[in-house]
Amino acid sequence: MEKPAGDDSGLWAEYQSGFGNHFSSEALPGALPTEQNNPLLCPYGLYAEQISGTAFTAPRKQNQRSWLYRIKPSVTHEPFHPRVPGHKHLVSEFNQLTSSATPTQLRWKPADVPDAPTDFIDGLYTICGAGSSFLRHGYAIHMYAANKSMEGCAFCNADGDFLIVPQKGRLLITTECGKLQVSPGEMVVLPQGFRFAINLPDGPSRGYVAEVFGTHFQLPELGPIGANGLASPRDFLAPTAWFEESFHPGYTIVQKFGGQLFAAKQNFSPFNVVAWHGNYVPYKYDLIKFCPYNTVLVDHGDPSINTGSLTPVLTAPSDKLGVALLDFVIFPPRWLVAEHTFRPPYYHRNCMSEFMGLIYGTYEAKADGFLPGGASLHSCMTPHGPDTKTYEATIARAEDAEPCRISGTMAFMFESSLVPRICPWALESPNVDADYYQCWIGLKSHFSCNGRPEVNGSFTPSSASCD
Ligand SMILES: O=C(O)Cc1cc(O)ccc1O
Ligand SMILES: [Fe+2]
Repeated sequence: MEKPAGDDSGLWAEYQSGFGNHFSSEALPGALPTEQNNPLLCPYGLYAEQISGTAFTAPRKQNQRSWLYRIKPSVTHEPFHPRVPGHKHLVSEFNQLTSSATPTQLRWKPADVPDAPTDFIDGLYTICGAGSSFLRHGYAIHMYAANKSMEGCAFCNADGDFLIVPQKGRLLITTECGKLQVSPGEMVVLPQGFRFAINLPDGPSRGYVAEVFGTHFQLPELGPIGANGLASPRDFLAPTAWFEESFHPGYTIVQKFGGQLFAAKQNFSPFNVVAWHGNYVPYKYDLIKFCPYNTVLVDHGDPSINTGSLTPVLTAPSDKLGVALLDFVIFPPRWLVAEHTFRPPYYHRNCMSEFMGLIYGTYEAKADGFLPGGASLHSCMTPHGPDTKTYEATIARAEDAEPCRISGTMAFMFESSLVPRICPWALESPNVDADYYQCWIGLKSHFSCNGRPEVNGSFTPSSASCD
Protein backbone atom coordinates (compact mmCIF):
# COMPACT_ATOMS: atom_id res chain seq x y z
CA MET A 1 0.00 0.00 0.00
CA GLU A 2 1.45 3.39 -0.93
CA LYS A 3 0.57 6.90 0.12
CA PRO A 4 0.85 9.40 -2.72
CA ALA A 5 3.69 11.87 -2.11
CA GLY A 6 2.34 15.28 -1.20
CA ASP A 7 -1.21 14.01 -1.08
CA ASP A 8 -2.78 14.28 2.36
CA SER A 9 -6.19 13.16 1.19
CA GLY A 10 -5.37 9.61 2.24
CA LEU A 11 -4.63 6.55 0.22
CA TRP A 12 -5.44 6.92 -3.43
CA ALA A 13 -4.28 3.57 -4.64
CA GLU A 14 -3.51 0.14 -3.24
CA TYR A 15 -1.26 -2.28 -5.05
CA GLN A 16 -0.31 -5.93 -5.41
CA SER A 17 3.32 -6.69 -6.18
CA GLY A 18 4.88 -8.93 -8.82
CA PHE A 19 5.48 -9.21 -12.57
CA GLY A 20 3.47 -11.59 -14.75
CA ASN A 21 1.63 -13.02 -11.73
CA HIS A 22 -1.82 -14.46 -11.85
CA PHE A 23 -3.28 -11.77 -9.61
CA SER A 24 -6.71 -11.70 -8.06
CA SER A 25 -8.55 -8.90 -6.32
CA GLU A 26 -12.04 -8.10 -5.08
CA ALA A 27 -13.46 -4.81 -3.81
CA LEU A 28 -16.40 -6.56 -2.12
CA PRO A 29 -16.01 -9.76 -0.12
CA GLY A 30 -16.89 -12.85 -2.14
CA ALA A 31 -17.25 -10.93 -5.43
CA LEU A 32 -14.64 -13.09 -7.16
CA PRO A 33 -15.95 -16.49 -8.26
CA THR A 34 -13.54 -19.09 -6.96
CA GLU A 35 -14.73 -22.35 -8.48
CA GLN A 36 -14.96 -21.33 -12.11
CA ASN A 37 -14.50 -18.30 -14.40
CA ASN A 38 -17.95 -18.14 -15.89
CA PRO A 39 -20.70 -19.08 -13.41
CA LEU A 40 -24.30 -19.05 -14.56
CA LEU A 41 -24.95 -16.43 -11.89
CA CYS A 42 -21.97 -14.44 -10.60
CA PRO A 43 -21.79 -13.15 -7.01
CA TYR A 44 -23.61 -9.81 -6.51
CA GLY A 45 -25.29 -10.25 -9.91
CA LEU A 46 -22.10 -9.25 -11.76
CA TYR A 47 -21.35 -9.96 -15.40
CA ALA A 48 -18.27 -12.06 -16.22
CA GLU A 49 -16.10 -10.70 -19.05
CA GLN A 50 -12.73 -11.84 -20.37
CA ILE A 51 -10.07 -9.53 -21.81
CA SER A 52 -7.49 -11.37 -23.91
CA GLY A 53 -4.08 -9.82 -24.50
CA THR A 54 -2.78 -12.75 -26.55
CA ALA A 55 -4.40 -15.19 -28.97
CA PHE A 56 -6.35 -17.87 -27.12
CA THR A 57 -3.87 -20.40 -28.46
CA ALA A 58 -0.64 -18.56 -27.58
CA PRO A 59 1.81 -20.78 -25.70
CA ARG A 60 1.07 -20.91 -22.00
CA LYS A 61 4.31 -19.01 -21.20
CA GLN A 62 3.11 -16.02 -23.23
CA ASN A 63 -0.62 -16.35 -22.77
CA GLN A 64 -2.20 -13.30 -21.11
CA ARG A 65 -5.82 -12.81 -20.15
CA SER A 66 -7.91 -11.57 -17.26
CA TRP A 67 -11.46 -12.13 -16.07
CA LEU A 68 -13.38 -9.02 -15.01
CA TYR A 69 -16.57 -9.21 -12.90
CA ARG A 70 -18.49 -6.03 -13.55
CA ILE A 71 -21.79 -4.30 -12.93
CA LYS A 72 -22.51 -3.99 -16.65
CA PRO A 73 -20.46 -5.52 -19.48
CA SER A 74 -18.31 -3.20 -21.57
CA VAL A 75 -20.41 -3.91 -24.67
CA THR A 76 -23.24 -1.78 -23.25
CA HIS A 77 -22.71 1.33 -25.35
CA GLU A 78 -23.99 3.07 -28.48
CA PRO A 79 -22.11 2.58 -31.77
CA PHE A 80 -18.61 3.97 -32.28
CA HIS A 81 -18.33 7.00 -34.55
CA PRO A 82 -15.22 8.94 -35.54
CA ARG A 83 -14.63 11.36 -32.67
CA VAL A 84 -15.41 15.01 -33.35
CA PRO A 85 -13.09 16.84 -33.15
CA GLY A 86 -10.66 14.34 -34.64
CA HIS A 87 -7.05 14.09 -33.63
CA LYS A 88 -4.52 15.10 -36.28
CA HIS A 89 -1.33 14.07 -34.53
CA LEU A 90 -1.66 10.35 -33.88
CA VAL A 91 -0.17 7.77 -36.24
CA SER A 92 -0.20 3.99 -36.08
CA GLU A 93 0.87 3.14 -39.64
CA PHE A 94 4.26 4.41 -40.69
CA ASN A 95 4.60 4.81 -44.45
CA GLN A 96 5.29 7.50 -47.04
CA LEU A 97 1.85 9.03 -46.56
CA THR A 98 2.12 9.53 -42.83
CA SER A 99 5.78 10.04 -42.07
CA SER A 100 9.25 10.42 -43.51
CA ALA A 101 12.67 8.97 -42.93
CA THR A 102 15.92 10.77 -42.29
CA PRO A 103 19.30 9.49 -41.17
CA THR A 104 20.26 12.81 -39.60
CA GLN A 105 20.72 13.18 -35.85
CA LEU A 106 17.64 14.82 -34.35
CA ARG A 107 17.14 16.55 -31.04
CA TRP A 108 14.12 18.32 -29.60
CA LYS A 109 13.97 20.93 -26.85
CA PRO A 110 11.34 20.32 -24.17
CA ALA A 111 7.82 21.13 -25.36
CA ASP A 112 5.84 23.83 -23.56
CA VAL A 113 2.65 22.64 -21.90
CA PRO A 114 -0.19 24.39 -23.78
CA ASP A 115 -2.17 27.18 -22.11
CA ALA A 116 -5.47 25.98 -23.57
CA PRO A 117 -7.22 23.27 -21.53
CA THR A 118 -5.78 20.01 -22.84
CA ASP A 119 -6.27 16.52 -21.42
CA PHE A 120 -4.03 13.46 -21.89
CA ILE A 121 -5.84 12.35 -25.06
CA ASP A 122 -5.62 15.69 -26.82
CA GLY A 123 -2.12 16.33 -25.48
CA LEU A 124 -0.74 13.13 -27.02
CA TYR A 125 1.21 13.41 -30.28
CA THR A 126 3.22 10.87 -32.23
CA ILE A 127 6.90 11.59 -32.87
CA CYS A 128 7.98 8.55 -34.87
CA GLY A 129 7.51 4.84 -35.30
CA ALA A 130 7.67 1.85 -37.60
CA GLY A 131 5.32 -0.84 -38.85
CA SER A 132 1.58 -0.93 -38.50
CA SER A 133 -0.94 -1.49 -35.73
CA PHE A 134 -3.17 -3.25 -38.30
CA LEU A 135 -0.44 -5.75 -39.10
CA ARG A 136 0.29 -6.19 -35.38
CA HIS A 137 3.98 -5.46 -35.83
CA GLY A 138 5.78 -2.25 -34.98
CA TYR A 139 5.77 0.57 -32.52
CA ALA A 140 5.03 4.26 -32.13
CA ILE A 141 6.80 6.78 -29.93
CA HIS A 142 4.59 9.57 -28.67
CA MET A 143 4.97 12.47 -26.26
CA TYR A 144 2.28 14.30 -24.32
CA ALA A 145 1.87 17.80 -22.93
CA ALA A 146 -1.37 18.36 -21.04
CA ASN A 147 -2.79 20.37 -18.17
CA LYS A 148 -6.22 19.03 -17.31
CA SER A 149 -7.82 15.81 -16.16
CA MET A 150 -9.95 13.71 -18.50
CA GLU A 151 -13.60 14.36 -17.69
CA GLY A 152 -16.58 12.16 -18.47
CA CYS A 153 -14.53 9.93 -20.75
CA ALA A 154 -12.22 6.94 -20.74
CA PHE A 155 -9.50 6.14 -23.25
CA CYS A 156 -9.00 2.70 -24.75
CA ASN A 157 -6.07 1.90 -27.00
CA ALA A 158 -6.98 -0.94 -29.36
CA ASP A 159 -3.67 -0.57 -31.21
CA GLY A 160 -1.08 -1.59 -28.65
CA ASP A 161 0.36 -1.35 -25.16
CA PHE A 162 1.30 2.08 -23.81
CA LEU A 163 4.44 2.39 -21.71
CA ILE A 164 4.20 5.89 -20.21
CA VAL A 165 7.16 7.73 -18.69
CA PRO A 166 5.94 10.92 -16.99
CA GLN A 167 8.57 13.67 -16.87
CA LYS A 168 6.52 16.43 -15.23
CA GLY A 169 3.37 16.07 -13.13
CA ARG A 170 1.83 13.00 -11.53
CA LEU A 171 -0.69 10.80 -13.31
CA LEU A 172 -3.65 9.48 -11.32
CA ILE A 173 -4.81 6.66 -13.54
CA THR A 174 -8.12 4.90 -13.03
CA THR A 175 -8.24 1.59 -14.90
CA GLU A 176 -10.72 -1.26 -15.06
CA CYS A 177 -8.43 -3.17 -12.66
CA GLY A 178 -8.18 -0.28 -10.18
CA LYS A 179 -6.08 2.83 -9.59
CA LEU A 180 -2.43 3.69 -10.12
CA GLN A 181 -0.59 6.83 -9.07
CA VAL A 182 2.46 7.39 -11.26
CA SER A 183 5.02 10.11 -10.48
CA PRO A 184 7.94 11.36 -12.60
CA GLY A 185 10.68 8.79 -12.00
CA GLU A 186 8.18 5.94 -12.36
CA MET A 187 6.77 4.27 -15.48
CA VAL A 188 3.44 2.63 -16.12
CA VAL A 189 2.25 0.07 -18.68
CA LEU A 190 -1.38 0.23 -19.84
CA PRO A 191 -1.91 -2.86 -21.96
CA GLN A 192 -3.86 -2.91 -25.21
CA GLY A 193 -7.62 -2.74 -24.74
CA PHE A 194 -7.91 -1.62 -21.13
CA ARG A 195 -10.06 1.43 -20.54
CA PHE A 196 -8.45 4.12 -18.42
CA ALA A 197 -8.88 7.75 -17.37
CA ILE A 198 -5.98 10.02 -16.42
CA ASN A 199 -6.26 12.83 -13.87
CA LEU A 200 -3.50 15.42 -13.62
CA PRO A 201 -3.43 16.59 -9.96
CA ASP A 202 -0.38 18.81 -10.56
CA GLY A 203 -1.77 20.62 -13.61
CA PRO A 204 0.92 21.10 -16.31
CA SER A 205 2.23 17.65 -17.19
CA ARG A 206 4.31 16.08 -19.90
CA GLY A 207 6.09 12.86 -20.70
CA TYR A 208 6.97 10.14 -23.15
CA VAL A 209 5.02 7.13 -24.40
CA ALA A 210 6.22 4.00 -26.20
CA GLU A 211 3.47 1.97 -27.85
CA VAL A 212 4.13 -1.58 -29.06
CA PHE A 213 1.93 -3.38 -31.57
CA GLY A 214 1.38 -7.14 -31.45
CA THR A 215 3.54 -8.00 -28.45
CA HIS A 216 3.86 -7.19 -24.76
CA PHE A 217 6.66 -6.06 -22.50
CA GLN A 218 8.47 -8.71 -20.52
CA LEU A 219 11.42 -8.74 -18.14
CA PRO A 220 14.72 -9.41 -19.91
CA GLU A 221 16.68 -12.62 -19.33
CA LEU A 222 19.41 -12.23 -16.71
CA GLY A 223 21.92 -14.64 -18.31
CA PRO A 224 25.17 -14.90 -16.36
CA ILE A 225 24.11 -12.10 -13.99
CA GLY A 226 22.21 -14.82 -12.18
CA ALA A 227 18.86 -14.99 -10.49
CA ASN A 228 18.82 -11.41 -9.19
CA GLY A 229 19.56 -7.88 -10.31
CA LEU A 230 18.23 -5.26 -12.75
CA ALA A 231 14.47 -4.81 -12.33
CA SER A 232 13.13 -7.08 -9.63
CA PRO A 233 9.69 -8.63 -10.26
CA ARG A 234 8.46 -7.72 -6.80
CA ASP A 235 8.96 -4.00 -7.50
CA PHE A 236 6.25 -4.02 -10.17
CA LEU A 237 2.90 -2.95 -8.77
CA ALA A 238 -0.52 -3.87 -10.15
CA PRO A 239 -3.77 -2.25 -8.95
CA THR A 240 -6.38 -3.73 -6.67
CA ALA A 241 -10.05 -3.83 -7.63
CA TRP A 242 -11.87 -0.50 -7.32
CA PHE A 243 -15.28 0.35 -8.74
CA GLU A 244 -17.85 3.08 -8.96
CA GLU A 245 -21.52 2.58 -9.71
CA SER A 246 -22.67 5.74 -11.35
CA PHE A 247 -25.48 6.75 -13.64
CA HIS A 248 -23.50 8.97 -15.94
CA PRO A 249 -25.42 10.07 -19.04
CA GLY A 250 -23.16 10.93 -21.95
CA TYR A 251 -20.11 9.09 -20.66
CA THR A 252 -17.76 8.66 -23.65
CA ILE A 253 -15.43 5.80 -24.48
CA VAL A 254 -12.70 7.13 -26.76
CA GLN A 255 -11.11 4.27 -28.64
CA LYS A 256 -7.84 4.61 -30.56
CA PHE A 257 -8.22 2.20 -33.45
CA GLY A 258 -5.66 2.31 -36.26
CA GLY A 259 -4.40 5.65 -34.95
CA GLN A 260 -7.85 7.20 -35.39
CA LEU A 261 -10.08 8.17 -32.47
CA PHE A 262 -13.63 6.80 -32.26
CA ALA A 263 -16.19 7.75 -29.63
CA ALA A 264 -19.10 5.77 -28.18
CA LYS A 265 -21.62 6.95 -25.60
CA GLN A 266 -22.87 5.02 -22.60
CA ASN A 267 -24.67 6.03 -19.45
CA PHE A 268 -22.38 4.63 -16.78
CA SER A 269 -18.75 4.64 -15.74
CA PRO A 270 -16.63 1.84 -17.27
CA PHE A 271 -14.80 1.59 -13.93
CA ASN A 272 -17.40 -0.81 -12.64
CA VAL A 273 -15.24 -3.92 -12.14
CA VAL A 274 -15.91 -5.21 -8.63
CA ALA A 275 -13.49 -8.14 -8.82
CA TRP A 276 -10.97 -9.53 -11.27
CA HIS A 277 -8.29 -12.16 -11.68
CA GLY A 278 -5.68 -12.89 -14.31
CA ASN A 279 -2.24 -12.04 -15.64
CA TYR A 280 -3.22 -9.32 -18.15
CA VAL A 281 -3.02 -6.17 -16.06
CA PRO A 282 -1.78 -2.58 -15.96
CA TYR A 283 1.27 -2.07 -13.75
CA LYS A 284 3.83 0.51 -12.63
CA TYR A 285 7.49 0.50 -11.62
CA ASP A 286 9.68 2.99 -9.76
CA LEU A 287 12.86 3.38 -11.84
CA ILE A 288 15.02 4.25 -8.83
CA LYS A 289 14.55 0.67 -7.60
CA PHE A 290 16.52 -0.59 -10.61
CA CYS A 291 19.70 -2.48 -9.63
CA PRO A 292 22.27 -1.75 -12.37
CA TYR A 293 25.22 -3.99 -13.22
CA ASN A 294 28.31 -2.53 -14.84
CA THR A 295 32.00 -2.56 -15.64
CA VAL A 296 34.20 -3.07 -12.57
CA LEU A 297 37.65 -2.83 -14.16
CA VAL A 298 38.13 -1.53 -17.71
CA ASP A 299 36.13 -0.40 -20.74
CA HIS A 300 32.65 0.80 -21.37
CA GLY A 301 30.66 -2.34 -21.84
CA ASP A 302 28.36 -2.81 -24.79
CA PRO A 303 24.87 -1.58 -24.22
CA SER A 304 23.55 -5.00 -23.44
CA ILE A 305 22.17 -6.71 -20.41
CA ASN A 306 25.38 -8.28 -19.17
CA THR A 307 27.99 -5.61 -19.34
CA GLY A 308 26.58 -2.21 -20.20
CA SER A 309 25.62 0.73 -18.11
CA LEU A 310 22.67 0.36 -20.35
CA THR A 311 20.32 -2.32 -19.12
CA PRO A 312 16.80 -2.94 -20.30
CA VAL A 313 14.16 -2.59 -17.65
CA LEU A 314 11.62 -4.18 -19.96
CA THR A 315 11.79 -5.61 -23.43
CA ALA A 316 9.15 -6.16 -26.09
CA PRO A 317 10.58 -8.98 -28.17
CA SER A 318 10.59 -9.37 -31.94
CA ASP A 319 10.41 -12.78 -33.62
CA LYS A 320 14.22 -12.85 -33.84
CA LEU A 321 16.00 -14.32 -30.86
CA GLY A 322 17.62 -11.59 -28.75
CA VAL A 323 16.42 -8.77 -31.01
CA ALA A 324 14.00 -6.27 -29.49
CA LEU A 325 11.00 -4.75 -31.14
CA LEU A 326 11.41 -2.19 -28.39
CA ASP A 327 13.62 -2.16 -25.31
CA PHE A 328 12.99 0.25 -22.47
CA VAL A 329 16.42 1.08 -21.11
CA ILE A 330 17.42 3.45 -18.29
CA PHE A 331 20.60 5.25 -17.30
CA PRO A 332 20.16 5.47 -13.53
CA PRO A 333 22.47 6.89 -10.85
CA ARG A 334 25.47 4.57 -10.39
CA TRP A 335 29.20 4.41 -9.71
CA LEU A 336 31.74 4.71 -12.54
CA VAL A 337 34.96 2.93 -11.60
CA ALA A 338 36.61 1.79 -14.84
CA GLU A 339 40.38 2.35 -14.96
CA HIS A 340 42.19 4.04 -17.89
CA THR A 341 38.89 4.00 -19.74
CA PHE A 342 36.91 6.60 -21.61
CA ARG A 343 33.91 6.30 -19.30
CA PRO A 344 31.12 8.11 -21.17
CA PRO A 345 29.31 6.27 -23.96
CA TYR A 346 31.68 5.52 -26.84
CA TYR A 347 31.22 6.96 -30.31
CA HIS A 348 29.15 4.53 -32.25
CA ARG A 349 26.84 3.59 -35.08
CA ASN A 350 24.15 1.08 -34.27
CA CYS A 351 21.93 -1.12 -36.45
CA MET A 352 19.28 -0.51 -33.78
CA SER A 353 17.57 2.91 -33.62
CA GLU A 354 17.78 4.92 -30.41
CA PHE A 355 15.17 7.40 -29.13
CA MET A 356 16.23 9.02 -25.85
CA GLY A 357 14.53 11.15 -23.24
CA LEU A 358 15.61 12.73 -19.97
CA ILE A 359 13.41 12.69 -16.87
CA TYR A 360 15.68 14.73 -14.59
CA GLY A 361 19.32 15.80 -14.25
CA THR A 362 21.86 15.71 -17.06
CA TYR A 363 22.92 12.88 -19.34
CA GLU A 364 26.52 11.73 -19.20
CA ALA A 365 27.15 12.08 -22.95
CA LYS A 366 25.73 15.57 -23.39
CA ALA A 367 27.07 18.51 -21.38
CA ASP A 368 24.62 20.90 -23.06
CA GLY A 369 21.39 20.89 -24.96
CA PHE A 370 19.78 17.60 -23.91
CA LEU A 371 17.27 18.83 -21.35
CA PRO A 372 14.69 17.19 -19.08
CA GLY A 373 11.55 16.85 -21.20
CA GLY A 374 13.57 16.99 -24.43
CA ALA A 375 14.34 14.09 -26.74
CA SER A 376 16.81 12.82 -29.30
CA LEU A 377 16.68 10.31 -32.13
CA HIS A 378 19.68 8.52 -33.62
CA SER A 379 18.36 6.14 -36.23
CA CYS A 380 19.88 2.99 -37.65
CA MET A 381 23.63 3.52 -38.37
CA THR A 382 23.48 7.27 -37.65
CA PRO A 383 26.75 8.15 -35.91
CA HIS A 384 26.53 9.70 -32.46
CA GLY A 385 28.27 9.88 -29.10
CA PRO A 386 29.48 12.39 -26.52
CA ASP A 387 29.46 16.06 -27.44
CA THR A 388 32.71 18.01 -27.76
CA LYS A 389 32.50 19.46 -24.25
CA THR A 390 32.05 16.01 -22.70
CA TYR A 391 34.89 14.54 -24.74
CA GLU A 392 37.36 17.31 -23.95
CA ALA A 393 36.45 17.36 -20.23
CA THR A 394 36.82 13.58 -20.02
CA ILE A 395 40.24 13.32 -21.62
CA ALA A 396 41.49 16.38 -19.70
CA ARG A 397 41.05 14.49 -16.44
CA ALA A 398 41.92 11.09 -17.85
CA GLU A 399 45.07 10.59 -15.82
CA ASP A 400 43.44 10.82 -12.39
CA ALA A 401 39.94 9.46 -12.86
CA GLU A 402 38.83 8.25 -9.44
CA PRO A 403 35.67 6.25 -8.88
CA CYS A 404 32.84 8.72 -9.17
CA ARG A 405 29.12 8.55 -8.73
CA ILE A 406 26.69 9.70 -11.36
CA SER A 407 23.86 11.12 -9.25
CA GLY A 408 20.62 12.98 -9.62
CA THR A 409 19.88 11.84 -13.15
CA MET A 410 17.49 9.53 -14.95
CA ALA A 411 17.74 9.25 -18.71
CA PHE A 412 16.10 6.52 -20.75
CA MET A 413 16.09 5.05 -24.21
CA PHE A 414 13.50 3.34 -26.38
CA GLU A 415 15.68 1.16 -28.63
CA SER A 416 14.26 -0.69 -31.61
CA SER A 417 15.38 -2.99 -34.40
CA LEU A 418 12.78 -1.36 -36.69
CA VAL A 419 13.86 1.91 -38.28
CA PRO A 420 11.53 4.79 -37.34
CA ARG A 421 9.81 7.13 -39.75
CA ILE A 422 9.16 10.59 -38.34
CA CYS A 423 5.89 12.51 -38.30
CA PRO A 424 5.82 15.84 -40.17
CA TRP A 425 4.85 17.91 -37.11
CA ALA A 426 7.83 16.48 -35.21
CA LEU A 427 10.22 17.43 -38.02
CA GLU A 428 8.67 20.87 -38.44
CA SER A 429 8.34 21.59 -34.72
CA PRO A 430 9.86 24.85 -33.43
CA ASN A 431 11.40 22.65 -30.72
CA VAL A 432 13.71 20.94 -33.20
CA ASP A 433 17.28 21.83 -32.25
CA ALA A 434 18.56 22.84 -35.68
CA ASP A 435 22.09 23.23 -34.32
CA TYR A 436 22.31 19.75 -32.80
CA TYR A 437 25.11 18.70 -35.18
CA GLN A 438 27.22 21.58 -33.85
CA CYS A 439 27.79 19.68 -30.63
CA TRP A 440 30.15 17.35 -32.51
CA ILE A 441 31.56 19.75 -35.13
CA GLY A 442 34.12 21.05 -32.64
CA LEU A 443 35.64 17.59 -32.07
CA LYS A 444 39.19 18.21 -33.16
CA SER A 445 41.92 15.84 -34.15
CA HIS A 446 44.27 14.89 -31.33
CA PHE A 447 46.29 12.78 -33.70
CA SER A 448 50.04 12.83 -33.35
CA CYS A 449 52.43 10.70 -35.39
CA ASN A 450 55.11 11.07 -32.83
CA GLY A 451 53.76 9.65 -29.63
CA ARG A 452 51.26 10.70 -27.03
CA PRO A 453 48.22 12.62 -28.24
CA GLU A 454 48.20 16.33 -27.51
CA VAL A 455 45.39 16.82 -25.02
CA ASN A 456 45.58 20.23 -23.43
CA GLY A 457 47.84 22.09 -25.84
CA SER A 458 46.86 23.43 -29.23
CA PHE A 459 46.85 21.02 -32.11
CA THR A 460 48.66 21.70 -35.37
CA PRO A 461 47.50 19.58 -38.28
CA SER A 462 50.32 17.61 -39.82
CA SER A 463 50.65 16.61 -43.43
CA ALA A 464 53.03 13.81 -42.48
CA SER A 465 51.82 10.26 -42.76
CA CYS A 466 52.69 7.62 -40.16
CA ASP A 467 54.02 4.39 -41.46
O1 LIG B 1 23.79 6.82 -27.53
C1 LIG B 1 23.59 6.85 -26.33
O2 LIG B 1 23.89 7.81 -25.62
C2 LIG B 1 23.07 5.60 -25.65
C3 LIG B 1 24.19 4.64 -25.38
C4 LIG B 1 24.82 4.66 -24.16
C5 LIG B 1 25.88 3.82 -23.92
O3 LIG B 1 26.45 3.83 -22.70
C6 LIG B 1 26.33 2.96 -24.90
C7 LIG B 1 25.70 2.95 -26.14
C8 LIG B 1 24.63 3.79 -26.38
O4 LIG B 1 23.97 3.78 -27.53
FE1 LIG C 1 23.68 5.32 -28.85
